[in-house]
Amino acid sequence: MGTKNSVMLLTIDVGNTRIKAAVFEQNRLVELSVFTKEAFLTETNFILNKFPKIEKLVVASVGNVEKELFLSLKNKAEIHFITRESRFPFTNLYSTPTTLGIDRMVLASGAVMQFPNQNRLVIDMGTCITYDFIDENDNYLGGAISPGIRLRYESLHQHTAKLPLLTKNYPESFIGNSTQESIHSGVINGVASEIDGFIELYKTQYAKFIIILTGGDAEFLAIRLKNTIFANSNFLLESLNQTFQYNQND
Ligand SMILES: Nc1ncnc2c1ncn2[C@@H]1O[C@H](COP(=O)(O)OP(=O)(O)O)[C@@H](O)[C@H]1O
Ligand SMILES: CC(C)(COP(=O)(O)O)[C@@H](O)C(=O)NCCC(=O)O
Ligand SMILES: [K+]
Repeated sequence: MGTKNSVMLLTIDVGNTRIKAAVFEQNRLVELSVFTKEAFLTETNFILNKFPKIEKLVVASVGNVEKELFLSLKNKAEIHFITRESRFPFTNLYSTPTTLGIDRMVLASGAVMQFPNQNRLVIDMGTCITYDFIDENDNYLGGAISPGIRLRYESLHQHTAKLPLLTKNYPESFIGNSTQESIHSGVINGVASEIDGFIELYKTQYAKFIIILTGGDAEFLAIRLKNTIFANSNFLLESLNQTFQYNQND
C-alpha cells in the first residue's frame, strides 16, 4: 500500500436509503458520516471544510443522486467514480455483468483484497439484502437479492389495510402473541432464518468460506445469527477506498 503521501480521500457510497461517507488518511478511516440525499451538499461541504487535506472524492452509487451534484464539488476536490469500467480484482462470472450493482462489485473487490485466497460470502443488509459469493480462485459467482429489514416492515404496512408500520425491534419469541410481536417475529426472525438458511446452503457446496456481514442492519442482526460472522458496517466504504487504490496501481 502506498505511503508516499498523506493526502486524504473522501469515499462516498450512495445507497437506496442513505448516503454513507468516510474520510481516509492513508488507509485509516478517520471520520464517518451518514446522511440523506437532501443533505448531500451541506454534509459533503462540511466534511471538505473540516478536512482541507482531502484531495479526492471516490464515489460509488446505486442510488439516484444526480452526477451534477457531485460535479458541483469539482473545484474543491478531484472526483473519481467507481463504475463497471473500473478495474476489479476478480473475474466476473455473472451472466448479466452490465446489470450487476456497483455496490456488489465494490464489496466483492474488498472481500478479495482483505481476505485473499479463500472462499468469501458477503452479506450486505441495506435497503435490500444482497448475497455475493467470490470463490478462492477470485471468480465472482453471484448470489441473491431479497428485501431488507426496513423494506419488509414498510411493505407489510403499505400493502395491507390493518398492519401498522413498526420500527425494528427484537421479537420476544418466535411465536408472536400479538400483532406487533407477530410482525417483529416475521421480519426479524424471518431475516435471521433466511441468512442462516443461505449460509447452510453455501456449506453444502463449499467446505470453508469466510462470511462478511455489512450494511445498515448488520450490527442489529449479527447477534441473532447462528454462524460466527465478521460484522463490519464500514466494509463497503473500506472496500471503496481499496478499489480506488487498486485502480491507481496500474
Ligand atoms: N437512521 C436510519 N435511517 C434509515 N435506515 C436505518 C437507520 N439506521 C439503521 N437503518 C437500517 O439500515 C437499513 C438500510 O441500510 P443502508 O446500509 O443505509 O442501506 P443502503 O445502502 O441501501 O442505503 C434499513 O433496513 C434500516 O433498518
Ligand atoms: C440490489 C441493489 C438494489 C442493492 O442496493 P442497496 O440495498 O445496497 O441500496 C443494487 O445492488 C442494485 O441495484 N443491483 C442491480 C441488480 C444486480 O445486482 O443484479
Ligand atoms: K445491499
